[in-house]
Amino acid sequence: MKIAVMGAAGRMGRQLITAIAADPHVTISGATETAGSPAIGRDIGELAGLEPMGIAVSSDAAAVIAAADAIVDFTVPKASVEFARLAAQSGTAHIIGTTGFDKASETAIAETATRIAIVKAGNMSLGVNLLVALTRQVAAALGNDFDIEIVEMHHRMKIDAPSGTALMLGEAAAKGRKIALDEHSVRTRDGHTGPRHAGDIGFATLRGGTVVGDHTVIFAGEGERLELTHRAADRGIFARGAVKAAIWTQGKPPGLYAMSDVLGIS
Ligand SMILES: NC(=O)c1ccc[n+]([C@@H]2O[C@H](COP(=O)([O-])OP(=O)(O)OC[C@H]3O[C@@H](n4cnc5c(N)ncnc54)[C@H](O)[C@@H]3O)[C@@H](O)[C@H]2O)c1
Ligand SMILES: O=C(O)C1=N[C@H](C(=O)O)CCC1
Repeated sequence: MKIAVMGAAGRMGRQLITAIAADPHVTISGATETAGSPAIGRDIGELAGLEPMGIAVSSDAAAVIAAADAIVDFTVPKASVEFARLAAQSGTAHIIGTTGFDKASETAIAETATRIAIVKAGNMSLGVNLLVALTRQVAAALGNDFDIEIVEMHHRMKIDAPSGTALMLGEAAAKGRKIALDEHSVRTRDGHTGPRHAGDIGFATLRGGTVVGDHTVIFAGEGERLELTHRAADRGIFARGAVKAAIWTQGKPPGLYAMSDVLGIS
């Protein structure tokens, strides 16, 4: 299976090159970067700190996508929407790790998934996807007597908040409680806020240093508190998850899939 890497020079792009090179079931067919990037023309192996691979980074996304069976895409929302459009033209599967989409972009991607297989997840690690399932179960079991707060910390370069993972966890908690997250989420608190509203799902965002990704879901009740935590120490977990998702799309009908589908977690 031929996989192309979009955003090859990024923190995740380099990890994706490494993960594909290490997997005997797949090959890299190409890689892209944004026009004007100093990475254009560089060998992708050298870019990822490996031996040269004889493939240069390109700015021609359409050609790279058309030559691949699947693309792995950890870039920015505007680029991911455009890559989905191009992937639908060539029948290429699209693995989207990018986070920070607005509602219009989410809708555009869902529409494109009627034509190709798209796997989209704010976090592609096994551990976080298990945490998502646990969060839904615990939220359902504890009910409204326990207040839910989601705390995340990432490196200083992260550009979106709350993290895609925190939003997945919020959606899971809301699903467990059979409520709509949009109607109960509290993204910021500042000043004289008054007491907490029953049923709120709160988010707290921390940024600093080189933290790869920490997430804790807190269930705070009367006299007791339950905390579920995942800590990522290595971006390789996300990259290997994305490669697994790309392989999984082979033979799958069009649709918008989650990592839980790939991993068989319900
Ligand atoms: N789902 C997951 O498991 C997971 C894990 C880690 C990061 N992420 C997400 O992945 C995204 C990227 O994270 P990062 O830390 O690698 O960021 P980064 O800024 O290091 O990398 C993004 C890369 O995309 C490139 N890019 C932007 N527009 C492009 C275009 N039109 N064509 C080609 N390349 C383009 C940038 O030049 C950059 O090199 C973020 O949204 C992040 O939240 C998701
Ligand atoms: O480094 C990032 O950026 C990460 N983004 C994802 C998110 O928004 O949850 C996953 C963790 C790392």
